[in-house]
Amino acid sequence: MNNLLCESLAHGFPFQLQSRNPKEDCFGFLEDYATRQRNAILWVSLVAVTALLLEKLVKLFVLWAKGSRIPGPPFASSFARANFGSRQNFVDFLAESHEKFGSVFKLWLGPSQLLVSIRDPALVKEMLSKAADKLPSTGKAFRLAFGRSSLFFCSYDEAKQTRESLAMELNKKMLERADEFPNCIMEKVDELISNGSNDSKVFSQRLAFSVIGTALFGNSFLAWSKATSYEDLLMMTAKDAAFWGSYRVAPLWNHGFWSYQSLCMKLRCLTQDIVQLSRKSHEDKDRNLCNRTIRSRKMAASGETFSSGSLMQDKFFSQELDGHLTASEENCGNILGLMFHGSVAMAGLIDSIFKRLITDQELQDKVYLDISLVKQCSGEDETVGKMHLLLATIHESARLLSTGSLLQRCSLKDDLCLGNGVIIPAGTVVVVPAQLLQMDNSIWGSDASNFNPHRFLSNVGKVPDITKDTSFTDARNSIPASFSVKDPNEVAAYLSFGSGVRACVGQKFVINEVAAFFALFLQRYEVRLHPESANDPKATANPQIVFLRRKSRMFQNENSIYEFHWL
Ligand code: HEM
Repeated sequence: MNNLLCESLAHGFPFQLQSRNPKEDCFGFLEDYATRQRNAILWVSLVAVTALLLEKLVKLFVLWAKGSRIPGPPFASSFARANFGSRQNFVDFLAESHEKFGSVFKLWLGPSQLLVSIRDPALVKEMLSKAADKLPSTGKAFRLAFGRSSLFFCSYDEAKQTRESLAMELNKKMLERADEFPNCIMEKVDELISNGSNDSKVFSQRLAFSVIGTALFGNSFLAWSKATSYEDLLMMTAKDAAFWGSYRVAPLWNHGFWSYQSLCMKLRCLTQDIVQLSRKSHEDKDRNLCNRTIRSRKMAASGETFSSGSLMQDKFFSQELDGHLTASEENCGNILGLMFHGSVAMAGLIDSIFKRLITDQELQDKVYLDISLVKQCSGEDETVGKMHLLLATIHESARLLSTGSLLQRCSLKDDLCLGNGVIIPAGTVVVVPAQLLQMDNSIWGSDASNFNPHRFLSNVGKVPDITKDTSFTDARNSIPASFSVKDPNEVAAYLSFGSGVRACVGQKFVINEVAAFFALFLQRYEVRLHPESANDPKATANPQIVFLRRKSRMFQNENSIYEFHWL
């Protein structure tokens, strides 16, 4: 105010004061004050914006300087930008570029977007253990279809807690099931087979969806009348998400976009429905348990005994789902993400194992023998952990899966310094072409692209060949003792479930469930390639299966006949 007065004096203010009336003077003064304030705000904003732009410019120069030190083409690649989402094309492109630029190379996707691809197993392992974030901008399609998620496509800080509690509960669920594949899902499998479902892909998808559904929502999921439409809707929205997500700005003018949005809404409503149903069923179970506990106390007091079933795991899921209901968007995103990722990835694995079994009868017989022997030797304590050939078949099928062929990471805050001296600037998209590493001859041997489960077995010298087996008794004694399964995660190039801080949370659970399923399934059924598929070369990608109910199985040698009745 004093300054204003001084300025006014300097500009002849007293004369004006004398010439104007007091009201006008007051208005003039306020006007002048407002103009000066507006100017001050504009100046401050200008300085702030300039500082921000300068900071961005400096960051850009730093990114260019750091990026230029990594081998690779100096200019933005329009092919890379256009094909980043389409996996196979992009993996082929990465393979060629690695040939040209070495095991670590960069690609400019745009002036401010750097991508680095790593192919060397040791560097991949190091990077995956250090880079803990996922670039949120890569999850646009996911968010459009399923909503926000604190598990997928988010920073590590956001995902850490949910990851830990999910991993803990999946482990608990696994221990509760103790190698036994749930009977209710097996009934569903029998139903699918008796309804004539023989398409390997569809069969595996339905099965995987039931496994993940029951894991998340409990057994009430199987009794839910809308389960099939839920699955179909989930798959449909996921399929179209990439298309609608490819728009830079949501196409609000497009009628199709609004139809898609209403499907997504329906999907979320169905998720809420099953959450409610599952919660109600858990509450009923809790009530029953409570009644049974009171009854058991009375029985104990009168000296009687009572065995109660464990409801711990179901109780947990009920509590988890309570949380899912309160913060609906995020938790729908988590549930839908888990249902989609878990069931699609698991279905891919089951489908691939079926294909191995129907095209290689010898392998199927050996796996069946492996299961039968473990069952015979272990009696009541049967455990899939001892079914070595079965486990090796699962690991090898997972290794050769082409899905998830590109792992993607990012370090949002700090630069990544790798052991070979390469510095990857913060915010860079780092990719690992997992498929290339998993089929690399220099790592896996000259048969890297062939299916060979024995690569995951040690002491394979004693594998009994049941077709030429001379002593089944010997084989029975030697199989469980002579094999041991290598831990695939010890090989840096085994990346079917990722690796490091953001590795798949469901790996142990999936391996256990898939092994428990095949252990039970192969005791009931034998699978064969459908004769029509056998004669159709186009059917190799999606062959039809014939399910033969196993009644008895004979293993014969010159001294004795062993007959197994599993049903
Ligand atoms: C055969 C089945 C499966 C395969 C092949 C698979 C594979 C993968 C892969 C490759 C990743 C990325 C890992 C990385 O970036 O290093 C991943 C992430 C993840 N998987 Fe799986 N997965 C399977 C099943 C499941 C199941 C059944 C669940 C849980 C029910 C699950 C939960 C997750 C979660 C939560 C993530 C995200 C981790 C994160 O970003 O922090 N997965 N999975």
